[in-house]
Amino acid sequence: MTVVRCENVSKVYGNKNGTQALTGLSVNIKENAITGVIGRNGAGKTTFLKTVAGFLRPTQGTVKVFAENPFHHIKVAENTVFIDGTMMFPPTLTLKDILQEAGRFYKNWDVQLAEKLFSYFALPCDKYHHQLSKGMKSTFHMIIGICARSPLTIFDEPTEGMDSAVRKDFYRTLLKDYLAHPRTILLSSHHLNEIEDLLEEIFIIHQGENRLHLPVDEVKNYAIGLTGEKKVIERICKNREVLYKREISHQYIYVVVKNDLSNGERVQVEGDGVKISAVSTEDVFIYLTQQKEGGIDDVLERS
Ligand SMILES: Nc1ncnc2c1ncn2[C@@H]1O[C@H](COP(=O)(O)OP(=O)(O)OP(=O)(O)O)[C@@H](O)[C@H]1O
Repeated sequence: MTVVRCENVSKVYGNKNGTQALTGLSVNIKENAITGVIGRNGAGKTTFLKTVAGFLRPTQGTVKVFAENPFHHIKVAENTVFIDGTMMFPPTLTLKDILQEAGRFYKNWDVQLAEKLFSYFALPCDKYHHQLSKGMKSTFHMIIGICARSPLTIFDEPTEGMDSAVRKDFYRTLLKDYLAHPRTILLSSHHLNEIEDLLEEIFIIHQGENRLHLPVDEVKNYAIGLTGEKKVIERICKNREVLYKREISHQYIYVVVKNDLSNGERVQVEGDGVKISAVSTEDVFIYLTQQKEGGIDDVLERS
């Protein structure tokens, strides 16, 4: 089943000459799966997630969450938790009070798990939210996001400021709790290699558009690297989309192309002395979202 449906969604901040954050974006998000929402800085991830959560109204297009228009919709709000670095809490409540009170907002709230995690991460019970460091705030928000067990759980860059040990613990906790209590999770991050093992689907947003949305296994096989003599590689690439190109020497070149070679073509290519190599999901993401074919190397070589 599909929990989130976006059709041709655009979002412009301000008046019609304002910033276009989403441009005709269409995507369907599967129920009970963890989807990574990946994109460069300013790609539109937060705008997309806030639109899905019902905090922002799209300028154009249709958004349906649990089959409803999510903008300020009570059913969507009741079934969604949105975690990001800007969360605010009543200033008179201590952290412990907030954990106790959270059950009033989240119908599946697991207070025991919240207390266990709170103690494991050594958060100070009697402190107030505004007294926490950046990493501690993120850890506290993460506990809320997990223990709320909302049918739609949205984490927008949840690990800001967390050290690497806490990040690992967070991913492990999220995965274990998700396996015990499946729900639809959207997780945006700049660290694709770190969260890849957690994800079932990868949704890449680039310049406000859906650049790629596939199961992780398909992204792992999305592209291949070819290293060989320029003339041979140029022939192979003739009618192919080249995602990345780097000269190795005067004679040799490395390119990344979509992995659509038939078995016969692979044998032929290898027979021509070309080395075929795998391309990581992180690199697929970088190549699909870079402005220049050769990346930073191109810029440095020209300077
Ligand atoms: N409140 C706002 N008013 C005007 N423009 C905005 C606003 N929020 C975001 N934008 C613009 O919309 C575009 C998309 O921003 P968004 O925050 O959705 O991207 P992002 O992918 O989450 O970025 P990052 O990874 O850097 O957090 C950017 O050009 C940004 O400058």
